[in-house]
Parts: sequence; structure tokens; C-alpha cells
Amino acid sequence: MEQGAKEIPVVYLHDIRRQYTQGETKLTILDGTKLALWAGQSVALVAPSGSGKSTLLHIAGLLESPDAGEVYIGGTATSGLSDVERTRIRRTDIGFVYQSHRLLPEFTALENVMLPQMIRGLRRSETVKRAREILSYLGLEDRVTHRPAELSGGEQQRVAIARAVANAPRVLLADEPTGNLDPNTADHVFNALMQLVKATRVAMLIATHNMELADRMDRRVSLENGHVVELD
Ligand SMILES: Nc1ncnc2c1ncn2[C@@H]1O[C@H](COP(=O)(O)OP(=O)(O)OP(=O)(O)O)[C@@H](O)[C@H]1O
Repeated sequence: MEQGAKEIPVVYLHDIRRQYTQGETKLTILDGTKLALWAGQSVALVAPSGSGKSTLLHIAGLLESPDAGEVYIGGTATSGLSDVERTRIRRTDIGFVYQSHRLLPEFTALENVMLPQMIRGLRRSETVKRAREILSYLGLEDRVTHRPAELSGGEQQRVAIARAVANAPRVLLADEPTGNLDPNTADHVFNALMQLVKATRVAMLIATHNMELADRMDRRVSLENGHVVELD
């Protein structure tokens, strides 16, 4: 942990260990992993396939529990929390974007962005207003009534980003968010993510194989033998 002396990382992974059992063998994927994510900073996670990028994102996002170590969200240790409390943190403080958009096909763009807010208990009228604002911010004001199948790949991914930030999370975790897109569209979607980091000071961690995009982010890290190493 570095950065400003008084600042607390939005996410701090402390000595994370994660093993998977495959038949007789134990695979150690994360082994004493440490990583701090800071408000307003974009971090690229660039590491070979199978090195544990998705595992790290799932653990940072409280979707998966480590075998040892602690995940702090805004300074709060999460291992001792109940499932209900972890779910609450996941819903309010953490946003996810995946390689495929994972939007609900029978709902419009607007409804897809409203849903996380409604689950959180906000009034419908409020969720409509905020969903419209975010979609407009991402250049989708003319697409709010479209269903996912009626949107281009880049538009689908921007709706997925809008959904991820609908509850104004403190951290945005993205697993190959531009992996399915052509270079131009990938650039457009990537710019939208970077714009959000600057505008909202969300902390962002993106797993990517795209070094060109990684080079445009504030910081680059990799995974080597289960450890996070800083690149450059
Ligand atoms: N539930 C599981 N059970 C057993 N092994 C798993 C499980 N999940 C992941 N693994 C293994 O852990 C390793 C790391 O997987 P992970 O998906 O985190 O890698 P990754 O770096 O994200 O890879 P990619 O870039 O290909 O998406 C892989 O070898 C994978 O086979």
C-alpha cells in the first residue's frame, strides 16, 4: 500500500491464496497475492492465459472467497461478514463488466440499467432518471428502448458498462471487456471506461491481453507464480 499517506485503497487484497483441486492435484493459482486499487486510478492486469486473472477479479469482487488472506473494501475486512453483508457491498460498491455483455435479452437497454438500482431498493422513477442519464453520458440516448439483440456489439458493451456503474460503485472490475470487439469499437468502449474513471473517480481494474490499451492506463500489473508484480 502506497499512495497518499492518508488515503485508504478502495480495494486491498492482502496475502490472498487460492487453490483449486483437480482430481489428485492441487493447483495453486494465487499465492500471497497483494494488490491495492486506488480511487480514480485505472489498472491493467496483463498476464498469460490461465495465470489467474479472472480468479483475482472474482475474489476482489467478493464473488469468490480466498482460501486464505483478506479482501478489504474501503478499509473494511470482508472475510468475517455474513453473506447478506457481502452481497450488499457487492451491489453498492462493486461493478462488473465481462467479455460478453450478459444483458438480459428480454429487457430494453434502459431496463437493464434500471434493474441493479431497483434490486437495491431505489424508487422506479429515480432509477429511470439515473439510467437515462448514464446511457446518455455513454452516447446511447437514442438506444434506450432497444433490446440487446437490436444493438451493435459496442453498444451492448456500453449498456453493460452503464449497468455496472448504475449504483455508483467504488470499484469497477472488468474481465476482457473489449475482447469480443473489433479494434475501433474496442477503442470506443475503452474510452468510455477511462472517461468514467476520470469523471467519477471509480477505481478500475481491467484484465486484458491488449497491450495497446494497457499502455493507456495509469498502471500495469501482472501475475507471476501467484504474485502480483508491477510492470514498467
Ligand atoms: N473452478 C475451478 N476449478 C478448477 N480449476 C479452476 C477453476 N477456475 C479456474 N481454474 C483454473 O485456474 C487457473 C486460472 O484460471 P483463470 O480463469 O483465473 O485464468 P485467467 O488468467 O483469467 O485466464 P484467461 O486469460 O484464459 O481467461 C486455470 O488454470 C484454470 O484452469
